[in-house]
Amino acid sequence: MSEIRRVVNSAVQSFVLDQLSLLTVLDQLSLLNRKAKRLEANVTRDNDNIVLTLADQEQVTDEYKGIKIWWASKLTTPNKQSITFYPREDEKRHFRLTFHKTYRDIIIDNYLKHVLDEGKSITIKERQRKLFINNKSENWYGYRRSMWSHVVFKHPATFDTLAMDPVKKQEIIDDLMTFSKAKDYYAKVGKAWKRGYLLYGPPGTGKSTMIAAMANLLKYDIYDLELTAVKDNLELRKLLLDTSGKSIVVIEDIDCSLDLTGQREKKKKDEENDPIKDEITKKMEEKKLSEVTLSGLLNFIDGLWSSCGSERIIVFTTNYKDKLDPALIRRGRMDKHIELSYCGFEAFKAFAKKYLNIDSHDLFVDVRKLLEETKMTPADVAENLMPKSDGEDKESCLMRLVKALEEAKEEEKRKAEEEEKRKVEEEEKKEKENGKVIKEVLENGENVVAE
Ligand SMILES: Nc1ncnc2c1ncn2[C@@H]1O[C@H](COP(=O)(O)OP(=O)(O)OP(=O)(O)O)[C@@H](O)[C@H]1O
Repeated sequence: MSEIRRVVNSAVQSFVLDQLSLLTVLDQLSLLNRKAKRLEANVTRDNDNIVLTLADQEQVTDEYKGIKIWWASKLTTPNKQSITFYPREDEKRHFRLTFHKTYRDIIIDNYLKHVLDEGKSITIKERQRKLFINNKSENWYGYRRSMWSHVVFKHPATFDTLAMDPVKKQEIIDDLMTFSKAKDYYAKVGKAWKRGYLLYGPPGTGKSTMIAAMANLLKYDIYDLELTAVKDNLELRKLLLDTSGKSIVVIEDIDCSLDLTGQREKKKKDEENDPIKDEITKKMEEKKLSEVTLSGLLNFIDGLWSSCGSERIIVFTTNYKDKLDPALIRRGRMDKHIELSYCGFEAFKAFAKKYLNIDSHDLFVDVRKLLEETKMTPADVAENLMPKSDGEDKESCLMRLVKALEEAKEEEKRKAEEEEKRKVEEEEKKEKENGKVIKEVLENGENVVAE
């Protein structure tokens, strides 16, 4: 018996790995093996995630490319009987990995890397994601500066729930997925691993919803940057340096956040000429204005420090793309421009499926025609389509939408007529004024001749 044990012992190679890295390895491995009944581990709950742990002396078997590997956990407690003046050493935990010695190279070169990589991706998938916002807080010296604070990010929006043209949607998903896997590619071409998205369109067309869907798809954190709360370019740079990788930095309504179109200068000049505003009020208002400039923002996007930390997405949203400085949104800064517009028939069908669980209905024909004739945001379509009580049937939801679309069409028609009338009146007024001027000139001319 002892001979057999000796033979077996010599045939296997054991490795006691560094405690810290192995703790991670094992935590991750235990997650990987959550389906494995043989783990016989203690099961606890951390929020929505199941966490499996390995007790002392417990063993877990893993298989990699047909190779069997045994993991064992061992707890070493310090000898409590000895008397010492020095602080006692804490308990030490280590893990023993056992496998056949022929596989030593594969295990060390490939298997451990595989476990760590898998573990990392599980950790990212399972971790609680955060929504950061910047607000002004006072430090010890009473100096107010913008700092990040966060809440847990739990938004239900996904690309599945986002109603839009499926082809366009798939294109965006592919773009995001390609980006998230392109670490080596970006390194090869010598570019910082970041990508800019400009989402533009009228209010209520799903820009914020898309950002949440992006974060949920990639499992990234969100940094919602309020530019008006940032004192100057220096503070902006500091905030950026405080963000982590695997994140989306969002500046919503970029056209309203800052005067980036040269309007600020004009505003200041107007105020300077205002005699009523006294000097103190002006100074106080000036202090409140953020001094972040267009060049500061451009540097924020693609300056040298923007590459500190990688795998970052920057998203700007705006209702008015044309208002933005072209330098801000040129490709390379905002690599992909995505228009979110009024609800089309494809987006409506997605809502109908989601809210009413139907793919077709007689009223779809009416809805399609009305959507082509009038503009309604996805937010309004969703609101009209959503059942208002438990028992409300699909038909009455669709009827409500049809009615709302008809009303919107009428309203648009009325507004167009009013606009037309206003233009005609303006033309008439101009013509009248021109006629008056001509008459006056003619009369004056006659007078001159008479003199
Ligand atoms: N394409 C869409 N798919 C699903 N829901 C949508 C869509 N567009 C809008 N909604 C719904 O409408 C509401 C408003 O959408 P959201 O805030 O994303 O619009 P927005 O374009 O960001 O508006 P704003 O420009 O005013 O910030 C949300 O509750 C969202 O659920």
